[in-house]
Amino acid sequence: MAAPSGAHRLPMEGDAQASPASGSNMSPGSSDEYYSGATGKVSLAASERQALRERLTPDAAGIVLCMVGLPARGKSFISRKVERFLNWRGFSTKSFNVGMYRRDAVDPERSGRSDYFDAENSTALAARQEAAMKALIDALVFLDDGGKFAILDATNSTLQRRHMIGEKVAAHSRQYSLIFIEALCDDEEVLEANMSTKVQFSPDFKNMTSEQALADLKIRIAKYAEVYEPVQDHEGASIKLFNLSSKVMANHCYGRVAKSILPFLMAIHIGGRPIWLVRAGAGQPPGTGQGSPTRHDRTSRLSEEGRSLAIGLAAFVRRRADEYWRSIGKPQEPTLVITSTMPRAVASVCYTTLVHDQRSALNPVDKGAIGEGWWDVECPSDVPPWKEVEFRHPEFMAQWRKNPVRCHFPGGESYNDVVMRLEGVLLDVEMCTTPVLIVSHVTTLQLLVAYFRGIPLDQAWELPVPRNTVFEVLPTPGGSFHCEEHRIDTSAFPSPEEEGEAPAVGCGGGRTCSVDFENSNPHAKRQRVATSEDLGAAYCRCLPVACPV
Ligand SMILES: Nc1ncnc2c1ncn2[C@@H]1O[C@H](COP(=O)(O)OP(=O)(O)O)[C@@H](O)[C@H]1O
Ligand SMILES: O=P(O)(O)OC[C@H]1O[C@@](CO)(OP(=O)(O)O)[C@@H](O)[C@@H]1O
Repeated sequence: MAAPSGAHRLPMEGDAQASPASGSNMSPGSSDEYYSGATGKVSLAASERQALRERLTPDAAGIVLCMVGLPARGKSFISRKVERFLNWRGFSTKSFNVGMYRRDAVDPERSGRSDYFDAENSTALAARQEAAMKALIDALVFLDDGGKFAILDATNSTLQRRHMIGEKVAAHSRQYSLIFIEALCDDEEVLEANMSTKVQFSPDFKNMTSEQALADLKIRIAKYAEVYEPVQDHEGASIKLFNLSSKVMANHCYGRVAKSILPFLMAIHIGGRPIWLVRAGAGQPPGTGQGSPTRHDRTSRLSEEGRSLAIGLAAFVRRRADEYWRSIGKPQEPTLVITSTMPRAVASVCYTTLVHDQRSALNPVDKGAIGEGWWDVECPSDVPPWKEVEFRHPEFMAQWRKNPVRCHFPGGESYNDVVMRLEGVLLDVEMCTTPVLIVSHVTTLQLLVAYFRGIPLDQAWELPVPRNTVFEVLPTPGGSFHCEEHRIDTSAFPSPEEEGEAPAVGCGGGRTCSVDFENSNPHAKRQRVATSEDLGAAYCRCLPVACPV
């Protein structure tokens, strides 16, 4: 039998010792024997095996991620999340939902009923097969046009269907790989919740009562279950997710897939905790002796306005976190707070929390020679002063406009560099099951906002990130995000003079900081948090805070 051309035909386990002899004349049963889905066993030379591996490395021209799983296992949810994440990472990715193709071809009033999913219903089976093929062809055309990942979102529940997909991908291009992502779930509670989400949102159940819809979906699932064949190792590269990623198995995953998709799949969950993104409070204006006159952004302490933001932010986070935990009926757990390492960012959370994480990954983009001496000091607007950059460095701006994602500030970073350092933070945010607060700066927040709003990366540099505004992100059941902006009224908090408090000593964040040492840590000071009525009695407490400067 001829050696397979599709990357979906990958070595079986235990073949690492295979001899380098040419596979084409190896006898069946030798150590260099491979299995190709439904076609049976074939032989493969070591060089061909290596070539298969190379197709799954970052140089692979295109990868089809083929979802597998019974209905209501989270396939579309996972597809949407992976699509958003990979696009944000700079890999052009598109999801193709076969259900949509089916509904386009045959009205959901007919094609959405359980009898349409009966394996014995040959007309429906042929129509469903056709819908799957159309989606696959569009997926391949997308890769031909320069896409890196195409996600085929369907049940793909039989070996025969998956084999057909493999054949088609291989025949189309030897440069394309196929990876199965299978979602398995036998947790009854999760399944019940998933099914009620499905009947609520799927157009298939539009004109039915929820009882009718649920009953019909259960019959549909049972019909799929009758013919369902889980992905086997010999089918090629695959990732299996069991019960909301409580167990993840990876088979022949290399390169990009191993580096980015796998950790992402392990991080995502279905929790609905809020995520808050906020720009660090305003710093002292240049020339006030607070911080370096040339690297204002990096060294300055909070101004009065910035301090008010810090107080208002504490009140906002407290209120919204209370509301969240109450809404899900669970006891409060601490909010995860992550800031950049800039003093202003650190100081912005000192009324909010005792414990937080500082990450240099959240520091502003390194503007290299372009930023030196003026941008950090003079940037008064809510977005980087691109007009001024254009005026001072027209040649640079011309390059920038051509590729605002990969163009580097001379001697500094590109937005893509920032995405790469933000990836770890984003995974932590996705992974976290409690509310999250991130305090950072314009460029990093532009990129994070682009992720949550699903905005293409090349538009991120122009996104406004206003001061004193919390960008609130709420995950939706479908795997997307609902985003809202909340303005913090920084005029609502009295100045230290009005409150008769001593000004802050050595702490960029607190005007009510006293200099008593909390303990042997010279940076831990005892701070009384604002007593303003806006904050309520809950905030009138003594908190030890890590002094940011
Ligand atoms: N890995 C997973 N296992 C089980 N359920 C999941 C998983 N990921 C997401 N879900 C949940 O499944 C629900 C239904 O998901 P959906 O993507 O419509 O299912 P499918 O496409 O498999 O029919 C989602 O609202 C989500 O809460
Ligand atoms: O062609 P198969 O593999 O059955 O999968 C596509 C089918 O997936 C289904 C299975 O219920 O779910 P969905 O629309 O949620 O993505 C059907 O809509 C769709 O026709």
